[in-house]
Amino acid sequence: MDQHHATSAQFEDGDDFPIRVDGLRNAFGEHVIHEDLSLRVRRGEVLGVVGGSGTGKSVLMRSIIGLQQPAAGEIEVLGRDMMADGDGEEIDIRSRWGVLFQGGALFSTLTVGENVEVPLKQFYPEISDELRREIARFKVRLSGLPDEAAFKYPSELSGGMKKRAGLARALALDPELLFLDEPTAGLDPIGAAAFDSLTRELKETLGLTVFLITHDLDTLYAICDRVAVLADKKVIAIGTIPELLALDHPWIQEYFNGPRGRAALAAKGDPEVDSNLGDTTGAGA
Ligand SMILES: Nc1ncnc2c1ncn2[C@@H]1O[C@H](COP(=O)(O)OP(=O)(O)OP(=O)(O)O)[C@@H](O)[C@H]1O
Repeated sequence: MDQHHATSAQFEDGDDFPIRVDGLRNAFGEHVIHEDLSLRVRRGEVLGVVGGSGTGKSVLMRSIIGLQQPAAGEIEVLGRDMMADGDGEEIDIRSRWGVLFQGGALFSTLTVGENVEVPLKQFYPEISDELRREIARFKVRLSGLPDEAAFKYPSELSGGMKKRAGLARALALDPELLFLDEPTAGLDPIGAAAFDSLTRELKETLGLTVFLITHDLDTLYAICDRVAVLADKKVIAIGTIPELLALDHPWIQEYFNGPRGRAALAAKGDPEVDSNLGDTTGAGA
């Protein structure tokens, strides 16, 4: 399969794409981060986003959720044109996604429960204090934290618990889309695997579409339906891991066929990927 083939698979007619990006350009002064970048995220998938450090994964996520004003391009999220001038509707759309930023971005002076209450207060001020607290407690539990974690401050939590607390806040408004920026960074392998399982389980039970930036190969193999590769200022390929492995791109081959990629594959033990890898090892690198 050539590169174009894998990339074009995202533009099938009739698919439902809650996130569409076309011709995106981002630059900071002379420093061009994205040029003519296009991407489609399918409803209900976990899309892993990978790329070398500084390739603009976080800037892409920030552009999609309206925290970064692109220089050019089109971005549509849940049918809304994110490049259009503000008309108040953008406030509504922000309640339909949840974001887990790198490091969790929790308010340190609020307890976990109070952190989860923040978006509820912001978007549904009419909810009673009691109901809001109850919803927050439910989200804390949904994120795999014990009930008492709701009363703790972020500084009292381990790294893994902080991530779960950030996840609880991201889920506060029952979002359709979940954005995760390196959710397993800094976690030990057991904690990372547990977080991956939780993400997959939540995606399946809540019907979420997940945009997941990661450097974690285990996460890619464990929970991603497709993977988008950022390089050369664009998404150079998108597809399942076997589809990507069939491409002859040096970065992709190095990434998936390097020692870490092979270890992650061995840990996953996926016969489909195994056989594909066998086909491409000699030809690819
Ligand atoms: N607000 C900003 N002002 C200037 N430059 C920025 C800004 N935000 C990001 N950049 C630059 O844009 C580039 C892409 O940054 P980004 O954080 O998106 O990379 P990334 O792919 O997420 O990297 P990493 O994997 O290391 O987290 C980097 O060179 C970064 O320095």
